Amino acid sequence: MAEDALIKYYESIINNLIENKFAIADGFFSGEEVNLLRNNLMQKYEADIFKKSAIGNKDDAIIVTGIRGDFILWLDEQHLDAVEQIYFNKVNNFIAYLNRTCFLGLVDGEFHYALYPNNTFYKRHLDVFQKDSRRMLSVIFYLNDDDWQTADGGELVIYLPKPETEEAVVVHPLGGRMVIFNSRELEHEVKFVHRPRKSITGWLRTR
Ligand SMILES: O=C(O)CCC(=O)C(=O)O
Ligand SMILES: [Fe+2]
Repeated sequence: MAEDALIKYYESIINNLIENKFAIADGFFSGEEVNLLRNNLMQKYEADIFKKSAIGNKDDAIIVTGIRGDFILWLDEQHLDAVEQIYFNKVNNFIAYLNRTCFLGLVDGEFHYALYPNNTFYKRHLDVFQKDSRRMLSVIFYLNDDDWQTADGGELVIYLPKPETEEAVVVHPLGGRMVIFNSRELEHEVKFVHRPRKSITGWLRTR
C-alpha cells in the first residue's frame, strides 16, 4: 500500500476504535502474506510444538478444559523466522502509528499463533487478568483459507455494553482480516469451530 493510502487505512481503523472500542480491518495482510503465515503456522503445528492453551498470561497460566480449546505457540520476537519478520514489520509499523497519533503509551506486545481444531471454542471472557492489567488492546489476525464459509463457524462475537442491554457483533474469521478491541472493557467469545481455525492473536500492553 502506498504511504498515503496506508495512513488513510490506519486512520479509519483508529477512528472506529475510538468510536466503538473495536475495529475490523480487512486486508491488513495480503493474500500472499496470509498464505505464508498460514503455511508457517501449519509447519509448526505439524512439528507438534503448539501447546494446549491455558487461562492466564504467558508467565502464569493454568489449563482449564471446557473454557477454551485452541492450541497455541507464542512468537519469540528475539528469534523470528523470515515470515514472522514480515508479520512484525507490518504490525510494529501500525503500533508505532497508534502510539504517535493516540498517545496510548503502548510499550510492548505479546503474540501467539492459535489453531482451534474442529469442535472447539473459547467461552465468553475478558482478556485482562487480575494479576496483569497491562493488556490494553487485543488484536487478532485471521489466517484462514480463502474459501472460509459461514458454515465453518468460529465466529468471534464481541459484546458491546449498551444502556440496559448489550449488542453482539459477529465477526467472521476471514483470512487477512484484523480485529482490534479494548481488552479491558469488551467481553467476547469464539463460537464452535467446524473447520480448523487459524490466527495470530496479540495484546498491546502499557507499562
Ligand atoms: O480468535 C479470536 O477470534 C479470539 C481469541 C481470543 O479471544 C483470545 O485468544 O483471547
Ligand atoms: Fe480473548
